[in-house]
Amino acid sequence: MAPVPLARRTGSGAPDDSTPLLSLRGAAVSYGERTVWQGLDLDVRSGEFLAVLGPNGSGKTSLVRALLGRQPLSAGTLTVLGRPAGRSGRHIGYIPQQAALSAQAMLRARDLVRFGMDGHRFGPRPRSGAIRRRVDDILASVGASSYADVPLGMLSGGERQRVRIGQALATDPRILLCDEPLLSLDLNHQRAVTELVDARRRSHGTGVVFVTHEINPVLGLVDRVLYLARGGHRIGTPEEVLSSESLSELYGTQVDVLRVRGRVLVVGAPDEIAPPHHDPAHDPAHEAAASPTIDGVRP
Ligand SMILES: Nc1ncnc2c1ncn2[C@@H]1O[C@H](COP(=O)(O)OP(=O)(O)OP(=O)(O)O)[C@@H](O)[C@H]1O
Repeated sequence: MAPVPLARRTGSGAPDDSTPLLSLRGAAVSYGERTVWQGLDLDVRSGEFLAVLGPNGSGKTSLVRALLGRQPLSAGTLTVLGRPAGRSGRHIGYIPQQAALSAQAMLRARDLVRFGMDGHRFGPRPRSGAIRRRVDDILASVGASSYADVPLGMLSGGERQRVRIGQALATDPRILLCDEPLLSLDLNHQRAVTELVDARRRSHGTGVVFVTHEINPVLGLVDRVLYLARGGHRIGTPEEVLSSESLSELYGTQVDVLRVRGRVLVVGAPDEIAPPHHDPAHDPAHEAAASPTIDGVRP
């Protein structure tokens, strides 16, 4: 696919482009009586980098599941490339959290990328030589060629995450949905993963939805932030959303946002309170979540 330049930016930091890749209108997710978030109006445009932040239990994973078509909205609409969303399809490349490997440990890196291609394929299969070349190209694009034939169980967390990015890119998606892809990676691997995602959006105009507890590794890349907390949300540029005023209003209590040496520190943000009847064992992805802070400091 020919490189697409980054969309022009408006004064608000959002790209100036026509059809949104993703569009939520009046969207809500509820589990039984409990509404996790509601009234969400959000467009993600070509080349945009949207960071999704919020404490544990604020509904980030629920948003990811909704965008993937695995969680029905309880209100509102979701369109992908202007059409009502079905089960996500090939337009959304999904990069998961580091997960337990058990079922995949014996697969080679190239098998995972190949599965990424096959997972959405309904028509006639391309010839195996063509598939192999495509898998090789993808692995090269994420810097994983040298371990293409190594079982995943023998790779480091950072190497595996490169392969998962390759798997997510296998369908040449218009949107990359990244669910805490930096968890348990060291700083060098965090940088490598964010650079790969950023390179893809710059070369192809891919929209990025990047769920993270930790804004600082991606702060320089982010166009807009969606911050979920306490059933409410804020959307805007990092400067607009990550301010003491905006977060204090969202949390309903005094929260201080400090900027120190180019890093954002959030001080005093309360933990999200999960409903007492909820059993966290329902969802392994939820269990895998890390600390609820954004470089935060508890009161
Ligand atoms: N399938 C489910 N059934 C009932 N409640 C659920 C279900 N999935 C999530 N919840 C609840 O909905 C709320 C939001 O959960 P979600 O996993 O989306 O939050 P999160 O922001 O991703 O949290 P974390 O940062 O801990 O991963 C939580 O209170 C959670 O316990």
